[in-house]
Amino acid sequence: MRKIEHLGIAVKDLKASNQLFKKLLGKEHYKEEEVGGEGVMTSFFQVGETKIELLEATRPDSPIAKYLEQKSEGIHHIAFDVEDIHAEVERLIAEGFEILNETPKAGADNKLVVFLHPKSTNGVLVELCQERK
Ligand SMILES: CC[C@H](C(=O)O)C(=O)SCCNC(=O)CCNC(=O)[C@H](O)C(C)(C)COP(=O)(O)OP(=O)(O)OC[C@H]1O[C@@H](n2cnc3c(N)ncnc32)[C@H](O)[C@@H]1OP(=O)(O)O
Ligand SMILES: [Co+2]
Repeated sequence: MRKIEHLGIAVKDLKASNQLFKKLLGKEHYKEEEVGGEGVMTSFFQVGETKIELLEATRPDSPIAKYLEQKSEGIHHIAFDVEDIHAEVERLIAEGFEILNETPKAGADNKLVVFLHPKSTNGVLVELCQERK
């Protein structure tokens, strides 16, 4: 794990949350990007070497929609930047972590991503991100 790539925050209204985080961080988001496979619209703010990723559900069956049915808005996941996502998956499986998708899938911001089940990580949803070459 090289650094925290982003903190994912589940929000109900991306437009309103973009304005809120613009006030909080004193800067605009640098992009919005839909990830169809996850049923989310994302918005990214750069904060030093890490990012804030705001996530709004675009479909009722989105993980974000389900999360917001059960919990209030807030930190949804922590993402780590990794050099070699396949090697990290192998390492973490050997360490006994439950990987939700062993085959990396397309993420936002030009990443390949994998998720670990929160029950393996003290209740924190963890995402691994590798820059797509
Ligand atoms: C990839 C695009 C973008 C990017 O960065 O590029 C994203 O980050 S997209 C983010 C949205 N996508 C995902 O979250 C994919 C991975 N998530 C999942 O597969 C599910 O959400 C899962 C498995 C974490 C939970 O699924 P589900 O809610 O259907 O399962 P349960 O209801 O059985 O919950 C099991 C257990 O997990 C707890 N839970 C659920 N969500 C979270 C969370 N975000 N953080 C921590 N814990 C979570 C839930 O409360 C249950 O706990 P329990 O004690 O058993 O009640
Ligand atoms: Co994410």
